[in-house]
Amino acid sequence: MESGSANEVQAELDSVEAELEVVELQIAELLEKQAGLTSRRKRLLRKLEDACESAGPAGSSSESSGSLSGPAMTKQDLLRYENDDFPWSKEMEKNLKDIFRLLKFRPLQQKAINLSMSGKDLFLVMPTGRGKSLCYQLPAICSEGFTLVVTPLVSLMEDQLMYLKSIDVEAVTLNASSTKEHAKMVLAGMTDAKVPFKLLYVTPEKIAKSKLLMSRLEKAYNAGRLSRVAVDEVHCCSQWGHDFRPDYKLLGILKRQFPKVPLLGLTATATSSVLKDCQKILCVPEPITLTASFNRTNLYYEVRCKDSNSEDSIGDIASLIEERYKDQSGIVYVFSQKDADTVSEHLQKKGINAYPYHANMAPEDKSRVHRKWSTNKIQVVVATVAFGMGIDKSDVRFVIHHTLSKSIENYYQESGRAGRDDKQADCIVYFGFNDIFRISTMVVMENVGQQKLLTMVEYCQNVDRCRRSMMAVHFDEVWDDEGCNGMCDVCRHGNDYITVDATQHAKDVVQIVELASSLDEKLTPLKVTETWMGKGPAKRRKMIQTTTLSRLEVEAVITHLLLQGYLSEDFSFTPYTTYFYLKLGRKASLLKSQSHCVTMKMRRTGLDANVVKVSQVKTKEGKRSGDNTANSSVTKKVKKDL
Ligand SMILES: Nc1ncnc2c1ncn2[C@@H]1O[C@H](COP(=O)(O)OP(=O)(O)OP(=O)(O)O)[C@@H](O)[C@H]1O
Ligand SMILES: [Mg+2]
Ligand SMILES: [Zn+2]
Repeated sequence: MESGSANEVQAELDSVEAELEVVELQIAELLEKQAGLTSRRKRLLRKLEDACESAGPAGSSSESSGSLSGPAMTKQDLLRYENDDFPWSKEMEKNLKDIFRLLKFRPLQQKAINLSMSGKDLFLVMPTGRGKSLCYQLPAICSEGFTLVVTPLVSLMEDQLMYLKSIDVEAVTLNASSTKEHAKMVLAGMTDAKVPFKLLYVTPEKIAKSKLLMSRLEKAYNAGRLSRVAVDEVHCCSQWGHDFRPDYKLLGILKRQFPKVPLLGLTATATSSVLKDCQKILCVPEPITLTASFNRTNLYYEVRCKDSNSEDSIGDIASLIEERYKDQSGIVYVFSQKDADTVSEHLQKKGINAYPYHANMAPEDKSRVHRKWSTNKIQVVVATVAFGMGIDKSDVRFVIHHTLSKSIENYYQESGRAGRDDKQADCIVYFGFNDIFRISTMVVMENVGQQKLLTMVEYCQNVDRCRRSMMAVHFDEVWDDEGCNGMCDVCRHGNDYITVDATQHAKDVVQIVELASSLDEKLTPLKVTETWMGKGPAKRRKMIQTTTLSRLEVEAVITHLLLQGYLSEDFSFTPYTTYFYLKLGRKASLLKSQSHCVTMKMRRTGLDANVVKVSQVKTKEGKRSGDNTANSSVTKKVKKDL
């Protein structure tokens, strides 16, 4: 009797605790949603304010309405810097046309130049390839003395020097490989009454280590010849940024020693907290920050499903290149050096002029491939992410990811090498289940590496939100579906997806993982997939519920469970490698409750036969677009499998 009632109480307690957990999770989700909506409201209000303000002056381009901040100036004050009636304006325009051979400024360039010429300290955040360099090159030419440019990579420096030389702008560099004579010439030039160069490029190491350079800069400063300091890739200052460089931490010396010289920090990737950190590190008291919109309206974003167990995707890529991008320049990004070799070999076999590029190639081979591609002698570079910073080819018509990137930020950067000429270009990701775990084991030691990877996976798995809007969140911007103009596969497909009930699937998969853990076993994602599909040992098969879903569907369900927290990652390390296993996630216990329901969205196109397998919760009927190329490989695959 006594123990019976204790059991009852215990059971009730368990059920209350389970219910509480559900409520807590719901609260957490709602709070998250509230935070998202609040910040969205804030941004929209700001946008509205901007729109009302800029309704006045005629001809103000909507593209240039970047967000602005800076304690010392109001928005009204800042507007003035968009004008072209400054003492230097005529000369700037003339040089823009005559020296740089450019027709007009791009959004924010003129404003940035005017602010810097007015002696303001400035952070300029602009997407990659939008023309940040011009914002210090042009002022350098139109100012007395020289501009000091700090750049993280010698190769970036050399590209710039080559370019400046080709347009007859005097620029020099000081880096570890400079000869003694060259260094002497440069150091002497800095204090020359007639400085023989307009730009001096140095690495941060040089500033940190060369006392001689600092003392020359001091002299040049006192003689009024140091006109400006530009810190390129300024996010490298901050540990929170993704390319932290310890020597950038020491650059605060520049503003401390040369307080009157305006500083210009440039980056394509800093969030506001990274910028705050940079401001502190560089000792810039009150910089103005100009942020251009990151929305690249000329890029078409698409995700295609990739069968991890076959090389179909390479065939698909080859056909795309042959049919859609014939004779057009492009990049195929791959995960590893080995992939670079195999994929380029495959493409070559199909008669495509493709070459691999990866970090382990000899430097001269790398620059040969880069050069030939830049001059259109190679059509496609099949590259690892080593093919990155400093790639500046204007007519890249496609960037295809054979493997997803490790984060949305990385994807934005990599895909952003397409369409720099503002003409339409395509960015396509091949999304494969196994790739998730290959990357996962690689980023496991990185701060928030897993979290970032999962947001990239979410981007790929998504079928109902504009791809642009998913990216925008990472740049603290709002790009709505209207701003997309059908330039992503999701917008093109309209509401062509169904919401399915995956509760039973979730229970089945969780049971498999649970059973393994009770037997002290760890299951890789591949093992979970195969076990669920009934490919495990017969004894095990009897203890679990197997599925008749196709492999791609099984993978989609498991990915969904991982993203939703019903499953989570479990790593195991050996000195040689890292293994990835699946374990129960924080939400797994919720599946015990009868009322708990797991839903998931799936693209409808080509998946009609699914509807009989997964019970449909509700259908969102929408316009079916004429373009069905997106997800064509999943279509093909699923049909084959069914
Ligand atoms: N006003 C303009 N009109 C047309 N092209 C321009 C203009 N300004 C710059 N460009 C071109 O844009 C290209 C990219 O410029 P730049 O290298 O300065 O980009 P970036 O913003 O520094 O990018 P990254 O972040 O990759 O370093 C260059 O080829 C440059 O000539
Ligand atoms: Mg640059
Ligand atoms: Zn869209």
